[in-house]
Amino acid sequence: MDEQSNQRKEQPFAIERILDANLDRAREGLRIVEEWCRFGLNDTQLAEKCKQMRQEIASWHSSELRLARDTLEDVGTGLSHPQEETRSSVEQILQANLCRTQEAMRVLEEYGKLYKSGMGEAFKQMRYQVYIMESTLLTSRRRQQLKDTRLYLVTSPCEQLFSIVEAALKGGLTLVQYRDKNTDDIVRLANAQKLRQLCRDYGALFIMNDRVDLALAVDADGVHLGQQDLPIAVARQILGPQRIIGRSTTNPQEMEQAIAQGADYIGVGPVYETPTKAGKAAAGLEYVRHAVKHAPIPWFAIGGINLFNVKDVIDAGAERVAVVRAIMQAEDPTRVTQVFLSQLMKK
Ligand SMILES: Cc1ncc(COP(=O)(O)OP(=O)(O)O)c(N)n1
Ligand SMILES: Cc1nc(C(=O)O)sc1CCOP(=O)(O)O
Ligand SMILES: [Mg+2]
Repeated sequence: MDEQSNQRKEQPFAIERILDANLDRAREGLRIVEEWCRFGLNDTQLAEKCKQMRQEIASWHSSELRLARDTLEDVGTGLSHPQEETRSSVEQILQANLCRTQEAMRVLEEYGKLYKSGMGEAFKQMRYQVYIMESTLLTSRRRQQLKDTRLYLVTSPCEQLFSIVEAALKGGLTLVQYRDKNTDDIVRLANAQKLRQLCRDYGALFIMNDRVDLALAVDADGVHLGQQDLPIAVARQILGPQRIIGRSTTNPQEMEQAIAQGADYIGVGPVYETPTKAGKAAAGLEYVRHAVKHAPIPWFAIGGINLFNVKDVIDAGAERVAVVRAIMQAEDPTRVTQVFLSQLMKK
């Protein structure tokens, strides 16, 4: 048989084989997600949802479909995507497997219509449920990582921007904000893209300072907004519920407002006067003590914090700190990050 006629010839049980392969694919993808919900997030509700869906998928996997399987003849067996080998974070694994599950369900929806009444509709409904789960999962994963973060690096413009950030990530940093007030947008966009990727490679969150548009453009985990930046409600409308929104606060009233407006975290400072934010009066350790009592969301003490005074900030009650110069100007950013983290983890 020549190659052309081979391509055109419809194989026996083609529909059954498509359904068989995609039922397996959808179940496998869900299983991988389920394991993270159960052991990684300790979220029994989400884990149970995955399990229910796997059981529903299994109920469509009849012996007739299994019998149609012919692995040796399947030209797709053994094909793998190069990215499968390079996933470097749980987020990437989850996203790849949710995507794989959704694709398989879309195939089951279309070909299922030709096979059994109700199958197309059943997989359409399940696919929507997976979309909702994706949104919930991503949101809770980001929020959990934010909660677990103790040290936040806010960058300042410099030639070694990427190597410093990478060095800090190597030291265990889990949250980076790209802050660059005076660069052309075209450069800012490229830098943000590169930092975003770097953070992804190390499993860290990436936040864009000031700019909601750039946050979206580079698929940042969120944005940081000061009192003079966009209102939180407007940013939320643009960014949706999944992304993190941080707000700077300098006094109890700003803190109360930021919390009421739905900020995911707040900056609390400046604890000490700092040339990085020249002209802003220190709010002091008194304001840190106020945050301990009144901030129900994650908060970061910021402003003039370094390895010499961080103990005072911790003793005032801070569990999380944000720094610019202490890391950006450090001789050994990895080591400084490690020392900060060891101080902050003692609590
Ligand atoms: C974590 C964190 N806290 C506070 C700020 C300051 O934000 P803002 O007041 O908008 O000032 P600029 O950083 O935009 O100059 C921050 N960036 N990060
Ligand atoms: C960007 C920023 N915001 C602050 C605030 O209090 O809102 S203090 C600050 C700068 C912090 O820089 P450094 O760690 O070099 O002192
Ligand atoms: Mg700002």
